[in-house]
Amino acid sequence: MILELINGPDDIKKFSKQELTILSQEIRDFLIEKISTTGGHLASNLGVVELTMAIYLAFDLPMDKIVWDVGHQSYTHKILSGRRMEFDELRQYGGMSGFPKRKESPCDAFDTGHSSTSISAGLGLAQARDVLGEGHFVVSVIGDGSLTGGMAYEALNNAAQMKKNFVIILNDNNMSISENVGGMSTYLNSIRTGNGYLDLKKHVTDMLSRIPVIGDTLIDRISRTKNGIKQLLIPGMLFENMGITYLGPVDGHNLKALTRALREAKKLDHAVLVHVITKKGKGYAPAENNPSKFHAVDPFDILTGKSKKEKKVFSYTDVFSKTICRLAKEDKKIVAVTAAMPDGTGLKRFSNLYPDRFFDVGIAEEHAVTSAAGMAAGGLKPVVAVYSSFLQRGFDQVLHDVCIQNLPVVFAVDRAGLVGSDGETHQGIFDLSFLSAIPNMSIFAPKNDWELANGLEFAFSLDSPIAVRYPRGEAYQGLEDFKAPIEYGKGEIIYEETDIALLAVGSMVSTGEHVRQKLKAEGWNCTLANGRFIKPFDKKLIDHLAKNHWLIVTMEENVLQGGYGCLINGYIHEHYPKVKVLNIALPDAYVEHGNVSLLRKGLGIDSDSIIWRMKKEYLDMERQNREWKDKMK
Ligand SMILES: Cc1ncc(C[n+]2csc(CCOP(=O)(O)OP(=O)(O)O)c2C)c(N)n1
Ligand SMILES: CC(=O)[C@@H](O)[C@H](O)COP(=O)(O)O
Ligand SMILES: [Mg+2]
Repeated sequence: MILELINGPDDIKKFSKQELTILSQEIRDFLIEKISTTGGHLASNLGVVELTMAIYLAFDLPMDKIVWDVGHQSYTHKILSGRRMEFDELRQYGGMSGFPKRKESPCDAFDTGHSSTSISAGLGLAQARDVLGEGHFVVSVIGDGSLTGGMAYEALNNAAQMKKNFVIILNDNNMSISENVGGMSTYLNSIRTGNGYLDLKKHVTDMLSRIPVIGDTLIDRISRTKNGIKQLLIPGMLFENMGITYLGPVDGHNLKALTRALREAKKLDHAVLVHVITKKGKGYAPAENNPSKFHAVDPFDILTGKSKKEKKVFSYTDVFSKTICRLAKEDKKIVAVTAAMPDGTGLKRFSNLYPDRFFDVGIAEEHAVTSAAGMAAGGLKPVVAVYSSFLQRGFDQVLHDVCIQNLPVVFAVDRAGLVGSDGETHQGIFDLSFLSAIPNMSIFAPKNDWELANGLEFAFSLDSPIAVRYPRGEAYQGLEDFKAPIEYGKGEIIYEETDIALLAVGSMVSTGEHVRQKLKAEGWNCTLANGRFIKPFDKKLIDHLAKNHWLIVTMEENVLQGGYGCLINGYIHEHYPKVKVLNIALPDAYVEHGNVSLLRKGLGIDSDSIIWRMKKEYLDMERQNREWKDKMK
């Protein structure tokens, strides 16, 4: 097998044309086999096999720097740089990441995960090279979906000023996770199909022919120049007019054409964009036929393409999806906004039912938030459905455009908490902190499916901004008998005892219930309270807990800094200095990829770790009491 001879970045350069063709097939077979077992991002990776091989043939890694936008398509790059043997542990706890990581390999020039950063990062690497007087090449590889993100345009605008070589590869597969959207996508499509050129050519010819006397002469003269009217209307004119040389479109599955185009690109002394046309899912029929489904997959059966997951769970996303459609049926002012995630956020159903009230803005979270603010100012009731980690992009827009004006925008913050195998870049563990810092913002976290549906209904009745945050995966259906009506800023007591109070929000209420049950079996009696609102938190509830318990255990799936525990600490320390508080939250650190249960254990927020920490707190308290009594003797 040729693949087995690849142990480092230069190895691919040894092979003949025929061997390289065999290698591309071996890589595809390898990817399908491995991802069918571990899960991961399949379709995008199958699409860039030849492109990645061409990059390795045309450039010298790790000296030359390649930046992969999002990084979900970097698996062939991982194979060619010598990480083939690590694919059995792909995206697993302690195993290889699904994204480029500088700490993983010198061939990973820049860490990615969120979209549309590659041109900025690549430009920065090229500028560092030039200031330091180095001579290597820098290449940014960006997809057509990622080219809908605002950062990419800021970077292109800046790249146009480059006085040295900087290569941008546009990997255009005419897809984001779902169908790509917007004007740039239409423009690329016109280049891909050639229609834009033909239409424009006809348009210009018609226009010139209407100029009296000299019109026909002009057409004749231009037609006799080397490329005729094409010279005026080359594909990629938009980039050319900005000052970025456009090469392409190139067939992204033709290794020879790709390598030639990249070698041409290296010769230029400024920024150059190589437009490569690929097929998402290439070489595996189920993925070619349904690239959205095979964008990110759980383990699957190779023959049928069917998921091996035993049963499809009813997720919080499903609850959101159904509830928002029900609410929108009753209230015609409800509109929904997504930044390129109609499937992931569950808004697909809404888009089918209410296409005129649905807005997919591309991978543009900042714009999603501000356009929703505009809609709210215009009298609508927008919901922005967004993953927690991607909302980080829209922080200033939430603050500056929504909250200062106190506009009624509902943020449906999905994937809040640990998400698992995507790792550091995707964990939704900061939203409580960054949202709670913003005046006028309210934050609600449901304990179960019922509370999410009712919390959303409540959110639309509020005339100010509110975030409803819920985790990835299965919706908790326990504690279903506890349905205290949702009131603004009010929590609920689920079980009332004395001594110790477990005060949890969101996903941690179910963990709190496990802790309570386990400790009850050991003879401890704990109160279990559901905070519901992180902001404003329920002061009366905290007063009640503080007056009746010696220990309050706050529980959240968010970093401690600025989160729920921090807010409660401030209040208790000020008003009840003798009451102890134990904060169960995530540390001031990034959390790597892995199975969520393993991560929870490792981070000390699973029920056993919490019990251990509570017992330690109890022993400390007893020791302090003993020491105090001894002193008083
Ligand atoms: C800021 C941000 N928002 C959303 C996403 C989710 N996301 C990951 S890949 C992707 C589509 C990217 O499309 P494209 O760049 O064309 O790559 P392709 O998947 O087609 O290979 C999206 C929306 C993200 N990673 N980052
Ligand atoms: C690369 C990326 O950002 C998305 O593909 C993400 O991995 C999807 O995550 P979910 O599987 O949680 O929808
Ligand atoms: Mg794409």
